[in-house]
Parts: sequence; structure tokens; C-alpha cells
Amino acid sequence: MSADPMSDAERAAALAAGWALSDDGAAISKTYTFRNFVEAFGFMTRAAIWAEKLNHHPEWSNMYKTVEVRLSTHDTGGLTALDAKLAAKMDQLAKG
Ligand SMILES: C[C@H](O)[C@H](O)[C@H]1CNC2=NC(N)=NC(=O)C2=N1
Repeated sequence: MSADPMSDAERAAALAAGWALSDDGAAISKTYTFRNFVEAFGFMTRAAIWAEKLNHHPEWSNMYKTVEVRLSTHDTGGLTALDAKLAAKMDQLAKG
């Protein structure tokens, strides 16, 4: 699936939503903190379903009630519109 490079507007929106840009500009990352492990894992379950729908998958790790997420488009080695789309969807899903 080819994806357009992430636009300046999409990057600004992600940063405004609390995502951090990597030093090389090729990824964005964010740590979500939930009330407990079950809510953290429920978020991951919901996000996994959407990642599969988008065919765009996060690099993430879960420690108890936190979920660390890193998004990048492996096929292009940088940030694309798919990363912006998945980031926005994850933010929405994190609200429960
Ligand atoms: C073959 C499969 O469609 C590709 O490997 C997809 C799967 N999920 C993906 N996820 C991410 N983050 N980047 C990709 O380039 C990517 N490519």
C-alpha cells in the first residue's frame, strides 16, 4: 500500500495531540497511561483491530497500565498519512 508522506498539517496536528517527533523525523511516539492493566490491554485490543483495518501497525509495548507507542511507515522508512491516521484513531480509542 503506497501512502503519501505525512503533511506538515498532519505533523502539526499529531504534535498538538501530544505525539513526539523522533530526532530523525521518521517516527512519532506517545505514552498512554490508563487506570489499570485491564484498561490498558483493552485499549490495545481496540487499537489492534483498527491497525488491522488500516493495514498499518504500531510498534508498542505495555508495562502494567502504560502503553508506549511508536508509529512509522516501515515500507517508506518515514512518516506517512497512515501514521497520522492511526495516531488520531489511537487517541480517539484511548478515550474509551
Ligand atoms: C505486507 C503488509 O501490507 C505491509 O508490510 C504493511 C503492514 N503494516 C505496516 N505497518 C507499518 N507501520 N508500516 C508499514 O510499512 C506496514 N506495511
